[in-house]
Amino acid sequence: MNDKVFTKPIKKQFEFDEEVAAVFDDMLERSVPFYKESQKITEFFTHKNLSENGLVYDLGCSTASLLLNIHRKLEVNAELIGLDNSEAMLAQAERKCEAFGVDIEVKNADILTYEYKEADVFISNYTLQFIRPLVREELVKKISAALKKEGVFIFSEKVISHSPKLNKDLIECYYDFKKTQGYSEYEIMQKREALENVLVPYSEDENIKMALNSGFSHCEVLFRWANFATFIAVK
Ligand SMILES: C[S@@+](CC[C@H](N)C(=O)[O-])C[C@H]1O[C@@H](n2cnc3c(N)ncnc32)[C@H](O)[C@@H]1O
Ligand SMILES: O=C(O)C(=O)C[C@]1(C(=O)O)C=C[C@@H](O)C=C1
Repeated sequence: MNDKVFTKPIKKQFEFDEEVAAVFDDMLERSVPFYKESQKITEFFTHKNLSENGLVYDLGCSTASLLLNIHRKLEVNAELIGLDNSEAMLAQAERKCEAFGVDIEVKNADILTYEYKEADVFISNYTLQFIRPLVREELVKKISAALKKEGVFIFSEKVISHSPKLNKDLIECYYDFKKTQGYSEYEIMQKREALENVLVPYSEDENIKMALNSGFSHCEVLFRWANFATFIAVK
């Protein structure tokens, strides 16, 4: 289904509710520059770091698109667990897993309080930015603590620049991208307002510092387009 969520006047802040979940795959493909590429690179580094009988968590798995792709190319026996706290997203995820006849566990859970088992890989694409800054680093510490030695955390985020001029231009560049994806100026501005104080992005440096502060020995960018980046952190 096509994303038309912001064609009408908004009445509330952005939420991962039924209206958003119903069009979410289209929304992401049209709102995240090189979304498919960032998925592919996430899949590649997941497979590289997954051992026999290993475990992968996808935090904020939404409709399970990424886990389904990972499952398709699995070469080892592994457990895939997706966590999300939106019932509407999980309903879409379950529908897709069932349609593909795939055994992926998707659970309704708060990623901040969930008790993680030891895992090879953690993924969290475009989700940390929705976690309150006050507790974001705590979550990354929890992830690092649950990873095996040399395990990896792959995460993607919208990023800001601390150079005011560059930041303004990055935002303009991104809005140009959204226009090429068929979003009107009105939809872009409505969504911008709805995301205010809900999506709180860090800079590339702040994300790397957060990972290094949280028990990771190394963190770098795997892919970046203007204000969107995919990171890998190694325990
Ligand atoms: C932008 S979406 C993630 C997109 C998805 N990872 C992808 O690449 O297609 C963010 C997701 O995180 C979920 N989420 C936000 N806060 C959460 C929390 N505290 N616990 C669990 N899920 C959360 C939302 O419900 C939403 O589905
Ligand atoms: O459309 C925007 O303005 C966005 O910031 C894109 C973005 C994201 O970065 O996560 C915001 C919310 C939706 O979950 C999908 C994509």
